[in-house]
Amino acid sequence: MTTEHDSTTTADDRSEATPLLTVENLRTRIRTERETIYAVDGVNFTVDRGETVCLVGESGSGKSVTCESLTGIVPQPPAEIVDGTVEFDGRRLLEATESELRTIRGSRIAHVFQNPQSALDPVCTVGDQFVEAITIHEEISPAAARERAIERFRAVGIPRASARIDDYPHEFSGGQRQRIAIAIALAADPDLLIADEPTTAVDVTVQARLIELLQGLTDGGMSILCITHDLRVVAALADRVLVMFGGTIVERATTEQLLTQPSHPYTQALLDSYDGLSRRADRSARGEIPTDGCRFRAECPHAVDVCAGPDQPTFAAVADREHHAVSCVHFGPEGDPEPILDDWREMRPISGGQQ
Ligand SMILES: Nc1ncnc2c1ncn2[C@@H]1O[C@H](COP(=O)(O)OP(=O)(O)OP(=O)(O)O)[C@@H](O)[C@H]1O
Ligand code: NI
Repeated sequence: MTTEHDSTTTADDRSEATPLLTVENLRTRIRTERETIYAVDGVNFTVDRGETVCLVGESGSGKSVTCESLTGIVPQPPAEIVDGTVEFDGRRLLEATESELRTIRGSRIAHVFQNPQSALDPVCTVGDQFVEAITIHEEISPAAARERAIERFRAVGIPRASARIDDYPHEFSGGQRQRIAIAIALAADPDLLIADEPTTAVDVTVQARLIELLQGLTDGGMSILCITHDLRVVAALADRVLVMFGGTIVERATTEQLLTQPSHPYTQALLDSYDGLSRRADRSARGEIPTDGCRFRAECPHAVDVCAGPDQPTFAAVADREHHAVSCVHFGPEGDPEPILDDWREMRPISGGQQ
């Protein structure tokens, strides 16, 4: 991959002007024997360089399928990406071949899942796994790769890293394994980390260290797209937040805007019932959620006839704020946001841990 950055005239121009990742009208369907699920149904968003974007929403809303569609790791079948464009640093990923995608996944976009340690190979030392992750993409001497492994394991908080590099995964604690797995996923210094609930399966102390680790990485210029159910993670990590419901994004906002003035009725309901963005059942296998118009209308206290569609309501800015927009007929030129915003109680401060 050493030639990868050679033609950089346009890359430099791009770097300031355009987002690292631009997703437009992404649609991914899942065909089961019984039905077709519109898991991701027309999703648009961007991630800037060095930016952290969190994706929130109840279980089954399409967060994972969205993220897994970007680099083609969503299992096809049963999934099928039926529409949209995904542009990453000037490349169109949905048109890329499987081998191009594999290269991009190994070097430019890293995925970390809820149990990242499950990606570790139990019969191979952690050092060897790290070295393998770099040498696939980079020409580097084994000694230099080993040196880097020690440095990175130290950076993620593995004590006596130089001595422990030849240990096997089972010789580490669960939290250490998780951090080692993340260090390996990030071995090749990707531009984008896609993390699907990376802090869910760990205790609070490990969670705090992981958040610190992720913050440090974005300070170094990496971008993060992070799925989480935990508002503390959102508050600590996110620059911007996307709220998903029924395969669509219903609200986009900066973290502060979202937490202080959630504006889509679904976001208000979600934050209102907050106890770690309460996990509701996956209702999307479902019939319960409309597949046209506003997906939330059946449960919305503010629903009116036009919410029935046929299209998702257009996004409109909230109070002329640049980064805050909702897809709701009560906003925009025709809308009357007052009743909705008035309904929203003062958001509780969320610093200081669990509510
Ligand atoms: N392999 C699959 N086969 C059948 N249905 C699937 C499959 N993967 C996802 N789905 C369905 O697609 C919809 C979106 O799922 P997705 O995993 O993206 O939700 P999510 O928002 O990530 O939820 P969670 O918070 O529980 O992880 C759900 O209805 C889910 O049941
Ligand atoms: Ni998920």
